[in-house]
Amino acid sequence: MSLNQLQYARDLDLPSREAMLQRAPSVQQFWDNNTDVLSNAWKEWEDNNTDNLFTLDSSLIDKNLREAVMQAWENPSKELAVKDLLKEVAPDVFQFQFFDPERLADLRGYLESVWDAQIPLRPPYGIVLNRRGAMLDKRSEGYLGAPSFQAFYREILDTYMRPISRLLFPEVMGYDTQTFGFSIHYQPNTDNSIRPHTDASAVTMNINMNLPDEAFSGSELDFFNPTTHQTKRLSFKPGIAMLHRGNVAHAAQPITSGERTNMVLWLFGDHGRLPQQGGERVAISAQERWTIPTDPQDDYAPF
Ligand SMILES: O=C(O)CCC(=O)C(=O)O
Ligand SMILES: [Fe+2]
Repeated sequence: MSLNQLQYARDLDLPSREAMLQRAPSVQQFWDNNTDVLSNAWKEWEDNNTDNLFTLDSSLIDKNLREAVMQAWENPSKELAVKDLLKEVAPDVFQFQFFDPERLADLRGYLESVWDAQIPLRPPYGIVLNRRGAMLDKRSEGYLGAPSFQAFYREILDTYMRPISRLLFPEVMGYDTQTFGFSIHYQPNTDNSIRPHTDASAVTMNINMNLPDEAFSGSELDFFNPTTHQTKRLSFKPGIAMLHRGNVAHAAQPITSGERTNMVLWLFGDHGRLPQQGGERVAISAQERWTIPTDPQDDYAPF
């Protein structure tokens, strides 16, 4: 690796917001042409900053959740202690403390340093383009390629999200081999809401990263119940995760003051496969749930 990859990456001209929104071929070319440069730049950036970057590890995760999950990995028959921490707040929508609010400043500090690295990052442009968000999974162009972040991201998905999802929604088993993730940031005058939609995931875990003193108003998530036609409106608190099947329609209300920062994680099957709606439910054992699939990560990206 030549030592100036970081500078080279910083000097690249990012495609315009308009070109990104229009999915212009030049945008795809930009990321394709620079995949290796960007990956090397993230490594170089991390090597240069080992002394002043926060260490991302499981100590950022809520202690009760961490301990229950660790016990379940040691002895899957103890998984009910994990389930006891998950609260059903709308039909098939579960909420629980994921990050320790007191430690979120460290995670956010890390993400601020990532922003300050000035390495091109591809903002999420799924339904809308979220300007101050980033793609988190290696399958996505312009993803946050810092090796220490990637290790932490993988731990969240493999150690926590997948077995918890299987505990709540057994039919996702086998449709949870592939991972996807992005961060989003809302503020009143730019990106402030997201219209009703479903996710192209088997299951979604959406975690709030606001600091305890970062208040906001509005920006609730609405979950639509197709059977009762009722809407459940839910608010995030620092470190809280909401976990739901991808096919549950949801929307974010406009944020009216403050800012909200979230990390959104998806699981789906190889090549984007999703469980059949109303498909047959095969019982799976606790032993099977607390495992990590050996399927290689493919390069299918939903957006
Ligand atoms: O506003 C949120 O936290 C939800 C975002 C969302 O549903 C999505 O990006 O798919
Ligand atoms: Fe969504």
